Amino acid sequence: MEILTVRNLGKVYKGNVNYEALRNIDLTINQGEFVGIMGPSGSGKTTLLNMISTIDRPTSGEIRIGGEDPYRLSHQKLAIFRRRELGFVFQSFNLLPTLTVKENIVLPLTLDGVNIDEMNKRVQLFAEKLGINDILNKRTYEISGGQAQRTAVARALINKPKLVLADEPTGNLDSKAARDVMEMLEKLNKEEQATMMLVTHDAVSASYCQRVVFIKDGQLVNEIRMGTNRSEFYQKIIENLSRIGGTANEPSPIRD
Ligand SMILES: Nc1ncnc2c1ncn2[C@@H]1O[C@H](COP(=O)(O)OP(=O)(O)OP(=O)(O)O)[C@@H](O)[C@H]1O
Repeated sequence: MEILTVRNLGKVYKGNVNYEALRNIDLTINQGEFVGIMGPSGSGKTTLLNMISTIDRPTSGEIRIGGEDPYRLSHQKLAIFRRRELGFVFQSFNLLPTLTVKENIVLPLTLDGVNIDEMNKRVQLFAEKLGINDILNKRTYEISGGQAQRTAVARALINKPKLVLADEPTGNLDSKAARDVMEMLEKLNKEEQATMMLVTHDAVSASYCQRVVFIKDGQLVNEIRMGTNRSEFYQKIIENLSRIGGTANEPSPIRD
């Protein structure tokens, strides 16, 4: 089943000089897929993510999420759609510092009026899966970056959104914490059949995806799929990036 359908999408930033940031983008993400988007700086990754996350409007083309065109919804319905159908994980975690870890995680459920027993059940489930049981009552300034990102992942997934959108989720983490977070996302993708789209510069993070789509100068240029092993996939990602000017070749940090 298609969860995300992007057809002939275009974005022109208007200004003194108009800038065409995206052109003829076609992209489909099926239920349960984990897809990475990679490309050089300025290639249009954030623009694409902003269109899909309904933060910014496309100039042309169409986006459907779970069959719904979010841009046809009223302001109020769009806010509810975003909260229920989309989960967000950002580089900067975006947690509320005055709340505890648990309060941050349940925030989307609180806003939707889910009852306390159900809330506690879901927090337990995700806290266990993400290994953050022991920090649920801490404030967010008392936890590490890796723990903060795992908290953000729990918050993004707690209401079982149709699509989870992650923007450089490992950008602020050291390599060990980054690997942990990617392993968690991979696990949640498998166990919860969560559909995920990840924008990243980092080939190691992208190697946890099942499919990586490459963007250059506002157009999708290629896509590759994970085969049998992750270090081979990592090498293919690096090769593709080098070809489109994303990054230089480098030895694999992955040990299978
Ligand atoms: N609000 C804006 N107004 C005008 N041009 C913009 C705007 N936002 C982005 N752009 C331009 O659109 C292009 C794509 O930008 P975008 O941020 O999507 O790239 P990116 O691939 O996410 O880059 P990075 O990896 O550096 O974050 C860039 O050339 C950028 O300068």
